[in-house]
Amino acid sequence: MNEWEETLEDRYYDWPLFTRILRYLRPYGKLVVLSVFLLLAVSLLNLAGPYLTKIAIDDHIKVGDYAGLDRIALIYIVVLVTAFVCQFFQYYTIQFIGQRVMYDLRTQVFGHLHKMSFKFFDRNPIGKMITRTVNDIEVLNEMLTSGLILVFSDLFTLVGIFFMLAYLDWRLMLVVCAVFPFLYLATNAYRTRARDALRKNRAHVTKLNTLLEENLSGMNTVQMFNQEDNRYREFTGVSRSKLSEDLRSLFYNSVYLPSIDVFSAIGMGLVIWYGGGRFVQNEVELGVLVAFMQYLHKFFEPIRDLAEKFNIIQTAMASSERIFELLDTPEDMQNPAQPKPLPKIEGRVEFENVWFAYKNEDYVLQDVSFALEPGESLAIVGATGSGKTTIVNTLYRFYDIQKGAIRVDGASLAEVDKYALRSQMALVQQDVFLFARNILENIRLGNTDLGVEEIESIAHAVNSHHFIENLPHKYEQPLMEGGNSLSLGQKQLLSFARALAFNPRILILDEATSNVDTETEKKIQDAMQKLIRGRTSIIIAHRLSTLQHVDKVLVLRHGRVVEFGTRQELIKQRGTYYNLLKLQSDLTKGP
Ligand SMILES: Nc1ncnc2c1ncn2[C@@H]1O[C@H](COP(=O)(O)OP(=O)(O)OP(=O)(O)O)[C@@H](O)[C@H]1O
Repeated sequence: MNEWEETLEDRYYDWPLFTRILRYLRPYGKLVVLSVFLLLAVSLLNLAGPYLTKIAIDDHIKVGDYAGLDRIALIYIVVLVTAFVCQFFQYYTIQFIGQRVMYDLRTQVFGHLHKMSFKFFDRNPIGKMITRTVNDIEVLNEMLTSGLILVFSDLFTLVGIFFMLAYLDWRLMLVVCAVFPFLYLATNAYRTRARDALRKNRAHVTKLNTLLEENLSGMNTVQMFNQEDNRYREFTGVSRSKLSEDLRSLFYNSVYLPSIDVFSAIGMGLVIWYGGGRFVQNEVELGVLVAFMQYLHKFFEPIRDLAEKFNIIQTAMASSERIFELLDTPEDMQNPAQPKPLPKIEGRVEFENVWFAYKNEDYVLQDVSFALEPGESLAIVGATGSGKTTIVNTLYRFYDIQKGAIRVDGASLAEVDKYALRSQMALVQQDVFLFARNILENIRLGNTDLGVEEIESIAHAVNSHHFIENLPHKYEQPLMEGGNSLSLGQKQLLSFARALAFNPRILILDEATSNVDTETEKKIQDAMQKLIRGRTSIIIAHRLSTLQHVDKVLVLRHGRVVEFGTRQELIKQRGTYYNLLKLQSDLTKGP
């Protein structure tokens, strides 16, 4: 099995899984009972038709009793209308229940995903999560609405017909039974093959979603490196495999479904041959023969559906297993049971002998210690991969550290409410994520306490107002997902406004000034000065010229602190920071 394939074992008998699915029906218990009741009523009413035909022929037509025939016709119409009404309500209630359960599950999965840590998302591709939240839940719905309950009604109908056949003429029934072994073999062969095709189909859907998500979010890179053809080939490869599996399923359906008609015809033939002979010998009534044939016809309808429905159930069991697996993945970065409240913090930050690894013992931060007083600003300097962003990730508690302690205002991060902590921090990254809403909502991020005027003055403070005013719809300007309609510098300024709107006590700027033109950089620099004033700030930047106003500098090498102090102190030391500074100023001077 490759990484995309999903298991689809025989799971009809996985009772715990089954009861767990049924638990989602509990809030709609009364409706479920009503639906089952209506379904049984429809099955019973459907059984009445052929029997009424028998009475009409044998008791009324044969003896010329027209008044009796009218009565039977009337009963027949009443039965039909009642069956129609019952069927309507049954269909509506079961679909209603299915939609509600899907809604409940979708929101539960979505909510759960938001509790997952970065570690979880490092391991699970987004396309897979989309498949869980959308496709798998859809499959489960199919099982609830058209699989599970209808299987019971089909089985009920089959048993009912069987009894009616035996009641009408047991000898005739035994003759018809001759086709059953062949029917069983055909159904079984179809079911196992169709199940295999379904399993592959599910794996392909997951892979297609993952590829699609990857390509759409990485479209820039794809086009930049002329990867369109490669990616197209990869996508069409999977798509073709899915097509061939779908065609295989189609082939099985095309063989199986008409084969049921053949068995039905053979059964009918046997009835005409054997029953007709007995009718000629006056051993059986004509009405019985006609009713028998009608029942037999009805008998093959549920059989045709049953194999398909069993597969639906099986796929849904596998889907639900995956959904529950996701829901059961514990929140690995849980808040402590009794988190220390974190009222308005002053902003003291302390790292004490911090050790951290993303994986196993592969330590990215090694014995990192430093402290910042409230309102102080710190620049973290170091080569690519030295662990600068990792310091931010651990301070935000996106990941838990393995050894040491990180404290904010003296409280260890492991003890405080992480939501309260994050609500007093703001992070501005180089890659700014903007939601598909308008500018105003992207700055305010749901904080409705902030009025439009306040947002405008915040934008003013961080030099964003000017460009927003120049947009066609100003603050109402809708942004595409990812904010692609804005330039990099504009996005950066907007994210400054967002950070200021948050009014954080601790502010982190991660490479916030790279990749913009000199004029925008000046604006960003100016905004940055305003933003960090009075707040504890951590700034990560490769260009040291942008860090002239910071109080302290920390130099990292391979995850270890090699220098920490004020700029002047580090310059005096003539160590790494001094050399970097010299190197960069030589570079800017040019040859
Ligand atoms: N999610 C992750 N899972 C595993 N390893 C990671 C993860 N993120 C970063 N790393 C590794 O941790 C190390 C430090 O990464 P980090 O992003 O902190 O470096 P950085 O100093 O910020 O680099 P840059 O200046 O390039 O942004 C790198 O070796 C990187 O490969």
